[in-house]
Amino acid sequence: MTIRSAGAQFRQAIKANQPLQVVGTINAYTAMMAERVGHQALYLSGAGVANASFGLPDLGMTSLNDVCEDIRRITGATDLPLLVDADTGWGGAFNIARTVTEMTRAGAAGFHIEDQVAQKRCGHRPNKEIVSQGEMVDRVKAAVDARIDPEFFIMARTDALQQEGLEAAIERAQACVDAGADGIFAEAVHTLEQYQAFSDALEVPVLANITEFGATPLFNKDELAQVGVELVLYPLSAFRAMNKAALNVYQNILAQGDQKAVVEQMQTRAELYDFLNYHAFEDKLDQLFTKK
Ligand SMILES: C[C@](O)(C(=O)O)[C@H](CC(=O)O)C(=O)O
Ligand SMILES: [Mg+2]
Repeated sequence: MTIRSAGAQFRQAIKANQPLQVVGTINAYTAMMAERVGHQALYLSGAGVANASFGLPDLGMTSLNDVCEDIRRITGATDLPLLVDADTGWGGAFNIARTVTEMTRAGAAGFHIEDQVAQKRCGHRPNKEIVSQGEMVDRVKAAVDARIDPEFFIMARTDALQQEGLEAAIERAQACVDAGADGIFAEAVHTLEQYQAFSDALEVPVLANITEFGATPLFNKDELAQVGVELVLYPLSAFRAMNKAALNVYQNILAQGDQKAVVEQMQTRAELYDFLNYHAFEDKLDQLFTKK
């Protein structure tokens, strides 16, 4: 059996699925569930790492090592390719190079690096600031140059639409492709026509970030496919649902003195064990060790 690199697997998944849905999994267990139900690609959100792993807002406060720890946990638990949010790459050319090599070693299939200033914000918030096109192109060049797996997928994200408009954002995206980017993450797009303009202008796959409560309507994957989008991202959908469910449980336990009213909403022990392959582990124990 040939072991294919995570990057190669991700490229294959893009070719095989039109468009490829990429679902956010903020930890190893949710990644296992996404894999089991049939997803083909996973995503580790920068906001997810900040919010879920550290209780911090998505304002560029987490480090490369913080993200790599979560990458290792997820890639250790599933066989699916993982696309990772590298924010602004954590510094200059050599920092970006380390981001590529460390994420590859941690098992990531690819990353996206964006053109916001280091003091970044969520892409769907007002008042974002971006670096010059030249500086963004340098970020992409540094990433491309640092690849240790030739198939590691380097996606350039542009946040330019908000400040500079469609034409400038597309021009920037094109410059990133010329510098070697394998795909373009068009951030905070408002309409299908805008996606069409990106995909018409670019030879590489375009990603649509369908994050809830943001600037982009919740377009269906078929609508997006029709305008040439090849990847559809759901970065925090499961996380948001999990949060609401957890909050409800905590409030109920406090208010009722027990959890009876919310047990219905819980995944059962049997279901949990099934996803974890728990019984196979127990059988292994029985095989390996004699019963006392
Ligand atoms: C995709 C994103 O970069 C993320 O970190 O998941 C966020 C998602 C969000 O805040 O909804 C972004 O779009 O900036
Ligand atoms: Mg992010």
